[in-house]
Amino acid sequence: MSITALKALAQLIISNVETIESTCQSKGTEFPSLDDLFEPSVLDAHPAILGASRQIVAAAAQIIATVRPPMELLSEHATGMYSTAALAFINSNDVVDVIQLNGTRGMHSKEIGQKIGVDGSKVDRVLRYLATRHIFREVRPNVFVNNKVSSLLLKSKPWDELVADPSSKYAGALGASAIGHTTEEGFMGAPYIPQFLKNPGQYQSPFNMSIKDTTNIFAWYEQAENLWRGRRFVVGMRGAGERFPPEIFTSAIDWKGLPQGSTVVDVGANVGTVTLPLAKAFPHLHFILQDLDHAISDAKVFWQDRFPEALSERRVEFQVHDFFTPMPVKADVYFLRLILHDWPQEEGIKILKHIRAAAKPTSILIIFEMIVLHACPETSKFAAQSPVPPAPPPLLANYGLGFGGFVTMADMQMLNLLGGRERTIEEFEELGRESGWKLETVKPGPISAFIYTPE
Ligand SMILES: C[S@@+](CC[C@H](N)C(=O)[O-])C[C@H]1O[C@@H](n2cnc3c(N)ncnc32)[C@H](O)[C@@H]1O
Repeated sequence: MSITALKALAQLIISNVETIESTCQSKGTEFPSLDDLFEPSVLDAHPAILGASRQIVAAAAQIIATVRPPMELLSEHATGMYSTAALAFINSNDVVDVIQLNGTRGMHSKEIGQKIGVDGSKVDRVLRYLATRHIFREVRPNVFVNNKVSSLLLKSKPWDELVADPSSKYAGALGASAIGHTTEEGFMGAPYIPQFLKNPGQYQSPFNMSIKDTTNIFAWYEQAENLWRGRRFVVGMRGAGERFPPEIFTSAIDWKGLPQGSTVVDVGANVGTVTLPLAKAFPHLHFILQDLDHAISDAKVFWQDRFPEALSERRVEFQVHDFFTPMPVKADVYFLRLILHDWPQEEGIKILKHIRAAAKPTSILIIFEMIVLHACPETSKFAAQSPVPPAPPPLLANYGLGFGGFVTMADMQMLNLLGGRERTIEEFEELGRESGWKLETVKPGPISAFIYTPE
């Protein structure tokens, strides 16, 4: 049986590699090599490539789980903190940028150590641990070069991207910011997860337990000594947001059909990565970005940089607004992207109730979030609205690491940082029901659109 399953998994890998090959041929391009630096490619959002990658990742992980000795596999996961610590070390010491000074020649760990003020004989161990897991490449003994994965952490990118804080080394560095946030703030809370699950006490999250303070992480970011972390989060969040194709947002509802001058509120907008493509595509709409103080300051810089006309024509407004207080705008459309996953049920309901209290009978609410799929076949009435096609056997129903990997990882991160959660479609329906909103439509995708009307 296990050989039959292994062969089926190997076959899935081969047939999907062939799909990648034929798609590359039809596009006249090569599939990016693991050995090169990361470059955005036309293939990144290509549906055939995304579908093939999903099956290959799912099948490869399942083969590894089948053939790797179970104790070794368990130990790999049990020592996951070394991956976090290794990434935190190289990211905070700019090791990727240092190695890149020598380009494809690579750099000896002793030289890397000298440049960052760390014993080189320790640096090589960290880099080898990562190179063994395909982050960096060891080209000769103790000599390392960047690859497709490590190069995402380069900070010395041209500063044409938004700069939340031009004096920060994280200013345009989307990957380094997101990974810095996770390997530092995330790493603080993670050890407290078991204790929190058993007995949260006065705390809303494991992160709060780690700082021994009930201030939520967003309010904590507003404190003077943590402001730089908050700004790094803004840059990382933009990176996380920009990986979704803008069509997800521009096709969520019939924006064109909204009357001239309709008001659209981006609740918890951060710098407004979703509003930007909407404002470009639908000049007849008026947009209001709401967030906390530092995010709104960064949003103003972002828009001045990316779309200054929207500011001079007053098509975009900025509002410092706490979404746990009454919504000040009676809008035609409210949307929230990656907001509700931050919060436990009670807080999520509070946010939506404030919006409901301000809404008109004709207002529309759109929630953009990822969907959690069970690792077994779905049984709910929403099973047909899956963001992914049915997984071929013997893959897990949620494609394991090929799809469920990212959502479950994000779910643990939300639990850790804010006591939040990623949700199933049923849970989104329930969230609406408990806050006065009726779920009308779900548009499944890499990030899904849940469309509600007032109940
Ligand atoms: C996960 S980010 C999502 C940002 C944005 N919607 C996006 O998709 O790029 C969460 C956002 O919620 C904002 N936020 C947190 N607490 C808030 C509050 N009480 N009122 C308003 N915004 C808040 C944060 O500043 C942050 O920008």
